[in-house]
Amino acid sequence: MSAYLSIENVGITFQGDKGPFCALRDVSLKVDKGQFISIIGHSGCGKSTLLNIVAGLSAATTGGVILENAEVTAPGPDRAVVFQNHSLLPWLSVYDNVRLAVDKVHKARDKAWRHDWTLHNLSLVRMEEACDKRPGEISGGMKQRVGIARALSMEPKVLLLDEPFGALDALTRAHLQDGLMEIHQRLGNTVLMITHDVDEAVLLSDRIVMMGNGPAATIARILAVDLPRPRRRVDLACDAAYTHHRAEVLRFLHGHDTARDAA
Ligand SMILES: Nc1ncnc2c1ncn2[C@@H]1O[C@H](COP(=O)(O)OP(=O)(O)OP(=O)(O)O)[C@@H](O)[C@H]1O
Repeated sequence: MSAYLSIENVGITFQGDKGPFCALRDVSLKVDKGQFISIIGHSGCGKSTLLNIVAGLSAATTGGVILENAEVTAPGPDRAVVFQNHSLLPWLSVYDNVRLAVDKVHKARDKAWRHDWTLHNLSLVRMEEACDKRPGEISGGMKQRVGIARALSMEPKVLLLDEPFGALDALTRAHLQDGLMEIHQRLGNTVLMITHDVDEAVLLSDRIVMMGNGPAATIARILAVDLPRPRRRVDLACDAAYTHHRAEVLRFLHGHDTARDAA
């Protein structure tokens, strides 16, 4: 059976001022429906480039991406992206920022349905109370929540998150991670998330994809995180399996990858 999302031998070479630069080479990954995948690796290794290729924002030079048996050739509502810095329209209210996406993607539905759906998605991220506020009147964490509501409202096949909580303080970040885990548990979304945060990766993911350094970066190792769900950060803090997974990722990032060293 073919995978829900399949990244197949993806490579990309940029044409720069100093000549061609191969950022990624032979990146292959198969993702099942409903899986939560984190991508971790040093700065500049090509994580965003890979996510952009899956989003259809950049074209691979070699290989390609197949989503539910169809090749990705352009951006589309079946792959919603949430970036580190919110991309809300500042002149629209919280409600209208989500409604805009709902109107675009769910054209065939009547107005009452689109209104209810907008509110439903805002309530998933607990932002229904702030419907009338503009982005300039809410906090960074709230803006990210609206961005997530907007992405979810499109009912994408894959949710692509590029360091969605990277610009937030630790406490807000923890709240949003818990919220995302709850949503994932409820809706069963297929998620690809870039993060630099080892705890975030272990807490949220089914698998952690660790990328080696560029140029010509590729996947160095994939760690399966088989911790039972639902997961609670407080319970996991002293959990032996959690600590083990965390140590594996830290070792990889800091150059002492036992699996790689043994190979
Ligand atoms: N449009 C482009 N033209 C030329 N080089 C590019 C382009 N986009 C990315 N690169 C290069 O490709 C490499 C990978 O960049 P990318 O932004 O994907 O890394 P990253 O792992 O997401 O980094 P970070 O963790 O710092 O966000 C870098 O060396 C970058 O300079």
